[in-house]
Amino acid sequence: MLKGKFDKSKLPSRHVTEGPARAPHRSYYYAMGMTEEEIHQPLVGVATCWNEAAPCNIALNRQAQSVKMGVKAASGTPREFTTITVTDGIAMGHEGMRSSLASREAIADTVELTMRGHCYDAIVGLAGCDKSLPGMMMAMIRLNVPSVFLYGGSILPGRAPVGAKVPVEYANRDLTVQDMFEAVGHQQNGTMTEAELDVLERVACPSAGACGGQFTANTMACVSEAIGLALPNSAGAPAPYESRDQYAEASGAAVMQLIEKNIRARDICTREAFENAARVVACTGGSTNAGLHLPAMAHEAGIDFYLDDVCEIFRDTPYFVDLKPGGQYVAKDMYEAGGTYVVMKELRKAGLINEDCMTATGYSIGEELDKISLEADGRVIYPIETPITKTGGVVGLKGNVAPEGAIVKVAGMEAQHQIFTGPARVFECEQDAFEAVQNRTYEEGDVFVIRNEGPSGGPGMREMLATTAALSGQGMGKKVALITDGRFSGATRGFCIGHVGPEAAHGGPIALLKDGDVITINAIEGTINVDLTDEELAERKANWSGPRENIYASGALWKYAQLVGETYKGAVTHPGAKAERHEYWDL
Ligand SMILES: CC(C)(O)[C@@H](O)C(=O)O
Ligand SMILES: [Mg+2]
Repeated sequence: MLKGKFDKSKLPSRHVTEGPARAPHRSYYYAMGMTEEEIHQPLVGVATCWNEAAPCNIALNRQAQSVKMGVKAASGTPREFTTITVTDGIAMGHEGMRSSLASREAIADTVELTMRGHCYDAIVGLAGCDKSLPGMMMAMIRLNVPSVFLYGGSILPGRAPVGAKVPVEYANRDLTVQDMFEAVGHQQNGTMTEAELDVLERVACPSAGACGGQFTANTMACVSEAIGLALPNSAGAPAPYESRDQYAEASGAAVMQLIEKNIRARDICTREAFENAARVVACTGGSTNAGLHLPAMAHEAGIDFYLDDVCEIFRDTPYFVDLKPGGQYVAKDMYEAGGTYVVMKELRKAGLINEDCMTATGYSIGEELDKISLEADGRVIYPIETPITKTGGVVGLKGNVAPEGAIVKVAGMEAQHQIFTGPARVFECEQDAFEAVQNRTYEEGDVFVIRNEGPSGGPGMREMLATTAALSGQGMGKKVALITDGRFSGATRGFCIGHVGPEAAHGGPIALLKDGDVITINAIEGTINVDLTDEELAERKANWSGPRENIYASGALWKYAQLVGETYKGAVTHPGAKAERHEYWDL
């Protein structure tokens, strides 16, 4: 039955809308007010992470309505659905954070199951927070259907009221949630009163949208454009801007074109596209979490693109976009300076972009870049010939502490602060470290070692902004170093090394460290070593008492701990799985 311009006999939704045996299925669609024409058009899942958990997600529902208009105008039938989120800003600093990375998998899985269960032909996915962006993109790549991603937009920057009593470094400048986490450190060491904290907490986050610096959500939003799943410039406008709705409508129209041309997520997300994405992370001083999310997304496409591969790209990418936390500006400034495509234009000048990669517009990255007339403004986006530093804002490390690798953000750090030697101060979990920070029971020069926080051993690989920001707020960001098998927020600054692998729960060397061991981290050379011989480490391993027992004896986090794979491969919950190319489409 061919009604309209799309041949349903070739689309997955034929299983739910065509032929006499599907009369019961159609009766459900009529129950929801759909017309005969709508039932026989392609069915497009419009997936959002809308909820009231956080400002990140609150504007997604509005934008989804515009996506639906775009789909309808192009002879498609949108079907909206939602999935969960866990918002790090609220999960931070307590047990709740263990649910964060696991939520990425839940988002990918629930979107996959909804799409499969109802045989939707294509997807437009909207997300606005750290894990929901990669989770949504993972589902698109896993299903390999025509897919368009749309970021929900960044939050607007906050500002202390004129004349309000706040510490001078908090007055007359843009504020983000990073400032609130660091304010906690100020309050702990007496450089901020509780009354000042109260003034700031009411103004730091003034609108809907995801955290405002080049933190994890904005980093992954840049990735969505650089990898080609999002329309050019669609990530830039802040969440409250109504101009976002035009991009939403265009995203709806674009997915219909992708159906027509049979362009699917894995035609876009090739190895070369992942390389483009990693370049953008490095040159913007993006979140270290990209070192997890890019391998996890690549895994969905059956591409081995591990932490090492990401770090290899970081190594020869100049850092030239001045964004917080390493630099000065917020996502709104980046948008006003032209956004991700202007950044990629600079990268192209140095031959650092794979131009042939396909995008959700149906045109290649190179063709899309040709349409961009704006040049680097020299303020937020520097010309690539005169970068802030010659190598990436994020670097990989390896050594006898981290044979499987580790990652650190060095954006904004002077070279002399990128080499650190000091005695280990070992903590068995993040809370213990936070307490030491709160009570100032640590010494300048210490190397904090926070272990048992890996994906499996945590479980959940907690992000540790509460601890790292408190250190920065105490003015100790450059005076101590911190290493962990857990991870960091995109807003973390200071010499903080995460993703140390193998994790303690798998018997990695981090499990064997003792107070006083001398650790040297050299981010210029990319090394992280403890002053112990192979024999000494082997002896400690032989006497090791084994992994700490999972504190969750049942439920989602127990299940997660059983399934999750290595950090350097993206900490996915189906580590050995093979990505079959046409599985969903051809069933
Ligand atoms: C709360 C933050 C700043 O959003 C953090 O979760 C991040 O990773 O960027
Ligand atoms: Mg985060």
